[in-house]
Amino acid sequence: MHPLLRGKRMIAFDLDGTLIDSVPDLAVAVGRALNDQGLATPSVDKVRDWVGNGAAILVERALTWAQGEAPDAGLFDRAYAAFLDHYAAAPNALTTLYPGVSQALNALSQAGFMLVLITNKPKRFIQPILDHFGLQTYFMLCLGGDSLAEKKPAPLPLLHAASVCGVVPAECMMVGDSRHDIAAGKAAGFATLALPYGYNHGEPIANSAPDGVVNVLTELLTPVPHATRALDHDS
Ligand SMILES: O=C(O)COP(=O)(O)O
Ligand SMILES: [Mg+2]
Repeated sequence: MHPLLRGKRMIAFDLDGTLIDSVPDLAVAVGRALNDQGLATPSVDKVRDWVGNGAAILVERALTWAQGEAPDAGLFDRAYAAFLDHYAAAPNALTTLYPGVSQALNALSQAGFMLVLITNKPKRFIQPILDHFGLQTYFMLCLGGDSLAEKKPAPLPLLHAASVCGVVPAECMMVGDSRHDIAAGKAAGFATLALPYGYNHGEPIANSAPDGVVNVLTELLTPVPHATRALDHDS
């Protein structure tokens, strides 16, 4: 196992940009929501840089880009409702799992770690996506951006998950792709592990100084060298 997992009992995973590459579907839903209001379609690259603070902020950023100024409350409400409808209609059409995700979740849960999911995405989307990819069974608890009074970068969802799992922060690790995951992890007293392939507003995740970085989640499962395994079997 990765050295950061020593002494850990609970691992909290971010969803978008960490387990799933969801931006293609998010971009379609944002584009349709803006088109419904007579506004232009943003590129997938723009949408990628707007993801991270939940769906409402994503829609607000998109409207601000399309109009050159912040939206009024009426426009925001219409576009946000449209976004939720469009995304709910097709949350998995273009979304893919990142390499190594199923293998890592399976091995970590087999190894006895308690796994939880903490996303800023609205909670109504979590189950359809996890079900689609066959990941639902791995998580003891799933929290969305609207599950509690505060979302990442606030530590509240992480501390709530630790309390539900009956562990202290020193026994927990937060795994994510964005500065909000790393900030929430540090504020909660969790170890922090970053993936560099996700969505971080166009910035390198190293700027957030996580405790570790891995390129794929299977790097969490450092294999036991053959020689040691043979010795273990002999003893
Ligand atoms: O919905 C978002 O903005 C990001 O979601 P995440 O917390 O799973 O990365
Ligand atoms: Mg993320």
